[in-house]
Amino acid sequence: MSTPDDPIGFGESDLAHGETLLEVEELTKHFPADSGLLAGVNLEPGQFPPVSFGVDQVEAVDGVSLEIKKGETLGLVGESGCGKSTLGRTILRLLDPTDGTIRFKGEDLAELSGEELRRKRSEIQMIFQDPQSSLDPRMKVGQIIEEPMRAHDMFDDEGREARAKELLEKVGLDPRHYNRHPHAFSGGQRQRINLARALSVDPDFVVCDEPVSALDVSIQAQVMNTMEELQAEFGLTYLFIAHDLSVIRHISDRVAVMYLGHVVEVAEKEELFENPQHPYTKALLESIPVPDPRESGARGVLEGEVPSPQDPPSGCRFRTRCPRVIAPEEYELTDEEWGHTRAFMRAVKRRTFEPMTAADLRREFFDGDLPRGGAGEIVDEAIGYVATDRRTDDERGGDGDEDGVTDDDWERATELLLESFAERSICAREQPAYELEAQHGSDPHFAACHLHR
Ligand SMILES: Nc1ncnc2c1ncn2[C@@H]1O[C@H](COP(=O)(O)OP(=O)(O)OP(=O)(O)O)[C@@H](O)[C@H]1O
Repeated sequence: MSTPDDPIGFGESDLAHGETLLEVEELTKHFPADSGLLAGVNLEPGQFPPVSFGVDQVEAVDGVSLEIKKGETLGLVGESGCGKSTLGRTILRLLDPTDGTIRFKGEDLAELSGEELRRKRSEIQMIFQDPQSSLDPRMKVGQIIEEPMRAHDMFDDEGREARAKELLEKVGLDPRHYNRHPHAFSGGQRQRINLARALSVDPDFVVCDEPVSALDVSIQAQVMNTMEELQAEFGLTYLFIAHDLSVIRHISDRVAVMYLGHVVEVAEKEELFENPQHPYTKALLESIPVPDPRESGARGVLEGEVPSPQDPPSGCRFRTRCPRVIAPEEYELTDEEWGHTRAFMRAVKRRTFEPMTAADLRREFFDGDLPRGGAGEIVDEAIGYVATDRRTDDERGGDGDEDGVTDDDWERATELLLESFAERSICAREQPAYELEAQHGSDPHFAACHLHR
């Protein structure tokens, strides 16, 4: 730890660059789905008593394993709500993990509490997205930066002031602004104050949660450049959370991609951007807006809604939106047959077509030929539900609209197809985890996708 005579300290750390600083294994954080008065009470009218107790869980982070090396920046990317912040906060023990280990310099943070945990907190810091709300407007910049040092009993008043001023300079601000209030600064400058504050206790590891997302693009690059300079100077390690791939590309050494509480791909940056191996990562990369708006069509490859983290899909969580779901083996479908069946299943599930005759459906979705064998029989049965000419109104229960196809019919067809095909795919039955050889760089490439089985 640094002394007042050496106010900044050059992070004389016990670990060499590139050694494992943090290792997270099977880390899980579930939240109770509802914290209201009746949380956990389920109404079950068919039973006596008609209530049961049991709390639905939001599986925000589920079985995540990651390694972060001393001196590197691991970028963590994924759509909003996929669990990035929850993972960052659980690693810092701002949230208690539901399960798993968080090994920091060999010590399991998940096991620490009280004073031991408080002391560790000086080694791990966090900066947040919104510099406006994370800086107390009543405090002066100097006090803001000194607060963590005071909390950890570091230095005397003079030492803290000297260190705060030096840090102001290090983050690209004028030390003479020590007595100003945060409102006098721009968004980018406020994020620099936050950085100085986080670095004041000489941490080894900083979790940066969307630190530049609220800033203009030109300011983003400047703040990231400063963060990189500070990283090199102090031997810092960053977990850098962002939803914006261009930010991730700027700052990361390695990248982890998250989807619905799972890490689905991890690779060195160049490998991830040039040789992505998970269909979700590919879809994310393809949906980066193209600079020329006339070149449309490069967007929007991710279809469907993200499922609820309260009831996530079995196996691969991305399978319900995945364009590459694997055919169930039992039917021995050709690629073409599976392609047709999947397209039909998806169209029925989303009700994207007007009901038509069975022959028209066969032509429209199967080029006239249903798959051979058992798969064909199932498809034919499903067609029976949504075709206009296969069942009488009485058979349907008589509440169909003009074309005779009822909501129940759509649901039966959907259920039959999903149960017979989607749920029998390896993608639904087993959680994928594969280590691949990388084409770029020397690190292994992790991809949670059964296409690599
Ligand atoms: N305290 C909480 N109680 C219940 N559910 C929560 C809580 N915090 C987060 N969640 C849920 O956990 C899931 C993951 O949220 P999280 O904020 O970690 O995602 P994120 O990827 O960081 O998204 P964003 O970028 O929008 O912040 C979401 O479904 C969210 O609604």
